[in-house]
Amino acid sequence: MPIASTSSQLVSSSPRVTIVGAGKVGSTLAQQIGEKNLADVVLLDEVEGLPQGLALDLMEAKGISQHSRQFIGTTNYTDTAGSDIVVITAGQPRKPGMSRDALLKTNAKIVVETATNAIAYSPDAILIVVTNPLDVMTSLAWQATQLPTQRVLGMAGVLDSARFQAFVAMELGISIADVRAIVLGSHGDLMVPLPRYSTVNGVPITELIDTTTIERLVERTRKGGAEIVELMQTGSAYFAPAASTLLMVEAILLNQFRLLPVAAYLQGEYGLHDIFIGVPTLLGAGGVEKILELQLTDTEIAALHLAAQEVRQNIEQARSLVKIS
Ligand SMILES: NC(=O)C1=CN([C@@H]2O[C@H](COP(=O)(O)OP(=O)(O)OC[C@H]3O[C@@H](n4cnc5c(N)ncnc54)[C@H](O)[C@@H]3O)[C@@H](O)[C@H]2O)C=CC1
Ligand SMILES: O=C([O-])CC(=O)C(=O)O
Repeated sequence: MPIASTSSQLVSSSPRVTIVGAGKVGSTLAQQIGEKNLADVVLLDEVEGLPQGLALDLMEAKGISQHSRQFIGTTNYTDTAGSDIVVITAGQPRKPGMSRDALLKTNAKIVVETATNAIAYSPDAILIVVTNPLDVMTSLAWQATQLPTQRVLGMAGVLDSARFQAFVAMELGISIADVRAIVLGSHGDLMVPLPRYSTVNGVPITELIDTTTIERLVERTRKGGAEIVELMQTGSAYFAPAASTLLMVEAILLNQFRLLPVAAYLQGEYGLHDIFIGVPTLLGAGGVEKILELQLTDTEIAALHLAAQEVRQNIEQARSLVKIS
């Protein structure tokens, strides 16, 4: 007997994630969200045809990937309405030789415009910013949307920690499953990897690896993004960045209270005020449910404050470039 389909049967009550920017990071994240069967995904881009084509491609892969989520590709923000999470990946990636901060001028306008438009249609959403320079763009997106601070997050710490984790596992020749690493601070050369809090099955790596080697791994982590940009020559990393964003999306949608380092708004924690920067947080359905204050050494605190100082300077520069009403 034929099975009739009515339009009401096609209406989904699934959670909805909008990804603004259907480029490398955005489209990879869309695929990962579908394959984890987490949410319907709306992919939005300014390039007509690109998000629609990608969404169709993803819909055609569903039968093989065996999940039941929908993908919509669009250039129209009305299609994003009612999203639970909005992820901003719109903007340019850097080219070899560029710093992330060199993207500030181009990406500031894009982030303010896209975040404002998306949140206008999804005022209850949690906003995750991915576009670089990350800490500054997260701050601009918050200022532009006026969302409560706990609902605005920047993705960087999960990625930087994942890289540190990978380098530690490679160095020791052990399973990455046993390695945990944590990186705080800004998403740039001044990021603050914390070897004391990075472990192999609970054993601090400072007990397992000598200081010089740790310093080399820390330095490789700090330059992890640039290493890939130099290798690829066109664009920047996207598999690990998408996977890192996926972890945050999952923690929020499933209210997991995962302890993850994200760029969150500080109001006195670590001696810092009114700034988005990478710190350990508990992520749940409300966004940043709690900021954890680790005991840091004077050197670690000084490194965090130095990173914050640079972010502040760049925010000032960005604010002179874009109008935020
Ligand atoms: N926070 C992090 O750890 C990471 C950040 N990034 C950053 O994420 C951003 C995206 O990277 P990719 O996906 O590799 O770049 P991409 O160039 O592949 O994709 C960017 C997309 O944004 C779209 N776009 C630009 N302006 C737009 C607008 N006004 N409205 C809608 N769409 C717009 C473009 O058409 C393009 O499809 C870059 O700024 C990159 O530096 C990338 C990796 C890691
Ligand atoms: O390096 C870049 O420009 C992209 C990025 O933020 C990363 O991969 O960490």
